[in-house]
Amino acid sequence: MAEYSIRDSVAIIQLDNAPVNALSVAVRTGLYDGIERAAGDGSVKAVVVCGKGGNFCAGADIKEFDEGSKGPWITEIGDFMDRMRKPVVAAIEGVALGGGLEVALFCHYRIAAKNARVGQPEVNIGLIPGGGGTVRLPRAAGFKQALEMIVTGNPVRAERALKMGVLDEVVSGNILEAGIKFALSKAHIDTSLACLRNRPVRMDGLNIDTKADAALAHVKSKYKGFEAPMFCVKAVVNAARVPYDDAIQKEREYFFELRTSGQSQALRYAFFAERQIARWGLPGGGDYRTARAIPVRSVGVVGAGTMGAGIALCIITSGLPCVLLEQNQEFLEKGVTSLRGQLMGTVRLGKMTAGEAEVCLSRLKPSTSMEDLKHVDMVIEAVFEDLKLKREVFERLDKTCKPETILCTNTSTLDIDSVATATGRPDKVVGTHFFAPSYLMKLLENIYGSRTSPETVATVMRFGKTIRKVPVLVGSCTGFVANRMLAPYTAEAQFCVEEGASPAQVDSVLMDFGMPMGTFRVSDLSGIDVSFSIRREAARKLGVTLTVDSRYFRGQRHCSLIERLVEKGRLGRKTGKGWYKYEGPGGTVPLEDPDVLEIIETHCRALGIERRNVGSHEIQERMQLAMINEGFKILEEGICTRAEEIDVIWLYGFGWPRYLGGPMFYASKLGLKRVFEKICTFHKRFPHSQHWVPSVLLGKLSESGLPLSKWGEAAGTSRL
Ligand SMILES: CC/C=C\CC(=O)SCCNC(=O)CCNC(=O)[C@H](O)C(C)(C)COP(=O)(O)OP(=O)(O)OC[C@H]1O[C@@H](n2cnc3c(N)ncnc32)[C@H](O)[C@@H]1OP(=O)(O)O
Repeated sequence: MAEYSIRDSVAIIQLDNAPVNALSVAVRTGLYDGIERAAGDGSVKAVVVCGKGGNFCAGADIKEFDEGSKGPWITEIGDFMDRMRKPVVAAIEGVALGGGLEVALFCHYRIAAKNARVGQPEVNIGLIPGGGGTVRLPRAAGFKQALEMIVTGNPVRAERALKMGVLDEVVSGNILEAGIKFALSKAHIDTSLACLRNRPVRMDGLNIDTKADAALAHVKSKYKGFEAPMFCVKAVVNAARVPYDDAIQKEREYFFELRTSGQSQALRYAFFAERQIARWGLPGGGDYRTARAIPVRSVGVVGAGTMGAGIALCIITSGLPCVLLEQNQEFLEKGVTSLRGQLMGTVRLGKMTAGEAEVCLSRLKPSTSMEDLKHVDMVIEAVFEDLKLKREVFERLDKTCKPETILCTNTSTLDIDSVATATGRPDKVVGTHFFAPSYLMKLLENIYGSRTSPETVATVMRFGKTIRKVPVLVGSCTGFVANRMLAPYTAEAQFCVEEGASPAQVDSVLMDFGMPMGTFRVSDLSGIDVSFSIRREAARKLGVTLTVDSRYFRGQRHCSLIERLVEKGRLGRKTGKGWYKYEGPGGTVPLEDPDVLEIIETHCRALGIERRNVGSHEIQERMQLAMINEGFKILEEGICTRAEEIDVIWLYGFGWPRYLGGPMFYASKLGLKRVFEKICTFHKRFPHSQHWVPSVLLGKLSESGLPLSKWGEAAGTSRL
């Protein structure tokens, strides 16, 4: 809704829809009614539109998008304002985004508090601004700057918006008082002079034809696969070419076309999924509503290898001091050099100044003495993935650190309890699984053990946000969520290669689907020897020796091509050859290698595997369905409590195309009945792959027709 009041002959319309005053039907109706009332009230000289609770407005209410269009549209409210003879002033604090900024652009004037940010982020949810933004922002800010804001979706701060011409004044102090004062100062000025409708699009000397082609080409390559950025360009270009009303009409057509598109649905889903993951609960009780995070003012990182150095870098760049610990000076120096190198990389990319980088480095305390961890609030252990070693480190940490210190293990495979029991504080032990490269990858899988306390979980969840990661809480199991789902996905890729596909073919199927990289290129990048030693270690623990001829491992189908590549010294990019051979500058360009194809052929001949033509559709289906089936098992076991958690993990851990929501959302769009039937078919066809045993939950859901948001509840794993 919108609250209406009058002060000093100024009508005040306050948008009111906590927490961000999104433009619901009620808010739009309240705004329209308020404007109409002020227009008809002879005692009112001017109008101020503002927001309640510290924000102007975050745009259309995204939750209402699936309900169709009801109530007045923003442009109808705007048309009314355009005809008003009394000045309407937008008094902005907090955010004016999307439809919020569009409302402001319909006002005759815009003032903002210093803390304010304005922007058109619709592109992030697969839309273009649909309330006049593509037509009015270029009239205020000029074609080039408006296009940039609309295509990137990035908001700008008040001072910059003022320079751009989006705002008329930036004020300090009470925004409403300033708005009233400003409105009264304009009460006698002809409003048509301030109306953006009456101004041309500012081209600032640019030629629209040349600019249009260049912008389309740029956007096409930069936002590969995304539909909305192209529409943003088309709408803004159109606004520069045709009269105002025609441009508004076209913008509306584009907006509605996109609103019902699969991409926008997926992107809206991803927006809310990211917010859902903050709502965690533990099986033993305790959740985000009741658990209090312990303040983290300093952190220690044990292990200055690539992972540890990257984690330390995340910490110091987020403003926290960090002790980086290594066992000896040589390893420590190596770690610090690697950290410095990554930091300077960000300076070279213009993301940080050299001065800011120095400030970050001043927060780092390299050390070889565990005593330096005595007073830190949290320690993240990032030593080699070996249980015995990790337990030794935890035993020492437990003795050294103050009793309140939270001890985190950066593990991708180990059971949290088996590490926690090395200490006398298992309630303060938790897994924090960073993804390589740890400074860049946004995902942080936080893993609770059976005795991890709600306070410890609350602390690592908040810490994740502090260091600008996307923290997702999951239960403990082999591979947790990300790697557990990745296992059948990569296994199927290798089986497809054994059966007749080439690594390059598999990778191009994945890239065409929208993944940032194919699985074989990823394997080359991270090192084939890494997967090799993980497999060898797992086999060793079971008393099995894996050889190049192993077709089965614990009764399961096994592809030993990795063993063959390692045998030939093909460890990946670092050796210049792996699944591909690498050429070009710095040996970074992957080329299909006839030698690899020969290795595959020989391997298949030796094992009597008959090769055939494996089609792209089959590759995609097998890799994705195997991994989706695992996702349902994860839900079924309560390792995750919501499908949204799995999707966020894939979006941020593996770069699943955001415009496809995530694997679980993708499954919901394919239809669970179809997904289940396909998985059953694959299970019959490949009985020696455990990952094709259909998930019981999936079977149940395939009959139920329940929406994705209810899958966790149906699994009985929801804890809230
Ligand atoms: C009529 C056609 C014209 C225009 C089309 C549009 O306007 S489309 C909408 C364009 N606007 C956006 O995309 C803004 C999206 N929101 C944000 O970027 C951030 O939420 C924001 C406003 C910067 C606040 O960020 P913050 O980190 O402070 O909070 P959080 O993101 O957790 O949001 C708080 C809760 O508000 C809900 N919410 C935010 N924006 C909207 C919205 N536009 N519609 C509906 N709900 C919104 C968000 O989901 C959070 O709710 P919660 O229940 O806590 O999950």
